[in-house]
Amino acid sequence: MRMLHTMLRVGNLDRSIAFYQEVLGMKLLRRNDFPDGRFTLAFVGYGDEAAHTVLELTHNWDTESYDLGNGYGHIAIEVEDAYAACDMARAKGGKVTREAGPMKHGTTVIAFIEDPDGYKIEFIQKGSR
Ligand SMILES: C[C@@H](O)C(=O)SC[C@H](NC(=O)CC[C@H](N)C(=O)O)C(=O)NCC(=O)O
Ligand code: NI
Repeated sequence: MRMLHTMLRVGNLDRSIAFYQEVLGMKLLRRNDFPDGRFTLAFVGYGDEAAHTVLELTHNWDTESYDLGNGYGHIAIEVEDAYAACDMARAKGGKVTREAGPMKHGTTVIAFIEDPDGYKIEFIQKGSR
């Protein structure tokens, strides 16, 4: 078995695709409309799904926003330098919600940004785990 994707429901698909491409450098791998179900699926990631775990952005055409609740944590992305990654994200219009630095009660160097729907994305500095 292997992990294929994580699905996130998004309120505006073009806004989300632009974020994952422009702020996080992901590629749009495929986009499929399902008119009978009034939803679209867009898969984004850092490489082909045959070898990469990706994100499945789900846009329900009649839903503009979601209550994320208090159970969702984050999706983690490895970066060479968490401090530089925060600067890059900010420069590209991303919202940094936790600046880079060692995690509380630990030593892993992390940072958090939010995507357009408020889903947290964690930067983890390579080699600091
Ligand atoms: C190792 C890295 O992948 C992490 O996600 S650790 C981040 C750390 N997580 C927690 O503290 C989990 C327990 C917490 N009570 C919760 O439910 O979120 C974290 O979020 N640290 C915050 C910080 O600012 O360091
Ligand atoms: Ni984490």
